[in-house]
Amino acid sequence: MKKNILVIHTGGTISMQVHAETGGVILSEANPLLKEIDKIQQFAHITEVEAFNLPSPHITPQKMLMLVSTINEQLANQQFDGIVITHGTDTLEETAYFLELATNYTLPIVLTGAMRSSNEVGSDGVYNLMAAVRVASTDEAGEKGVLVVLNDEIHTATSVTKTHSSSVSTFQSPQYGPIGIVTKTAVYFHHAPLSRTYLPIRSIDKKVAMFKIYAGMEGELLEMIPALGYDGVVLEGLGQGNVPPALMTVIQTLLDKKIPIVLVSRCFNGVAEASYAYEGGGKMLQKMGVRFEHGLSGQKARIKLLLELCAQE
Ligand SMILES: NC(=O)C[C@H](N)C(=O)O
Repeated sequence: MKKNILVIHTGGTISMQVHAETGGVILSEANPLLKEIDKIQQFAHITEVEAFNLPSPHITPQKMLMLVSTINEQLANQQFDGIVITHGTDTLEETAYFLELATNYTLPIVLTGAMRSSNEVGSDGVYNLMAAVRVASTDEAGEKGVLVVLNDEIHTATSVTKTHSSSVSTFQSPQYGPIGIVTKTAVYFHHAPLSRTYLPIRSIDKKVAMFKIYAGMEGELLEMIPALGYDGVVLEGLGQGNVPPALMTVIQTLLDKKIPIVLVSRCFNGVAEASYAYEGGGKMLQKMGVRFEHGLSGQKARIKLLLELCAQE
């Protein structure tokens, strides 16, 4: 039996086209994806909603919270078996992880996008939408948290990241790999996430900054944090979670001011942990009160700290 799937559009390349004269990729008022839905109807009964039509660099945490409201309103009015959200790929992982934390539905919620716009040769939009609808239509996709489906792979919102600026195989889960695949005839899951965090929020009224740590970094930028009104900081530390010694004084000052500092590794793989005991090493940072966030990228750790701070209100 066909499932009832809600498709929420938010914009991105999947809803864009190449302008005939300029060659630039643009959003048009009439989302070209809306015309393509007939090709997907064979897999599920589709209800479409256009939440917004934005390039994903224009998506903010406020917009992500609006998306949560859209989902809540739709589910309050009608029974759906799964939800698919189309989104630009640049910040897709942040919206996916925001939804992972801010919702706790057991029905499948699947994000998808495209690397090639609707009128480009080899456009991957309709195909990815179809694959996402097929995944959202399976019972197995429920209770696995928010999922991301592109290029025939199923990833969790927690581990997926955009790894290539233009390749259609850009979405990868460096640490753990995909949790399933989509083939021509079926959807297969290989494993499932172990746990899920729920951080319900009503508004976004906190600010969290993020810095990639680099060799020779000085403390001046971090010193600006309290004056600029930031409520928390995420540091993408070196290696296993270390920083240059020049940052230690300002880190202590921020912690004394009760501004939480979360540390992740700037490495593509592995986790930040308190290993090194030299000046600026992870052991010293942990002793000072810096929090280590295991297995999250900087951008995901930033979303999590933001929601934690907003949830405390
Ligand atoms: N492939 C894409 O969707 C990239 C686009 N710049 C966006 O994120 O909106």
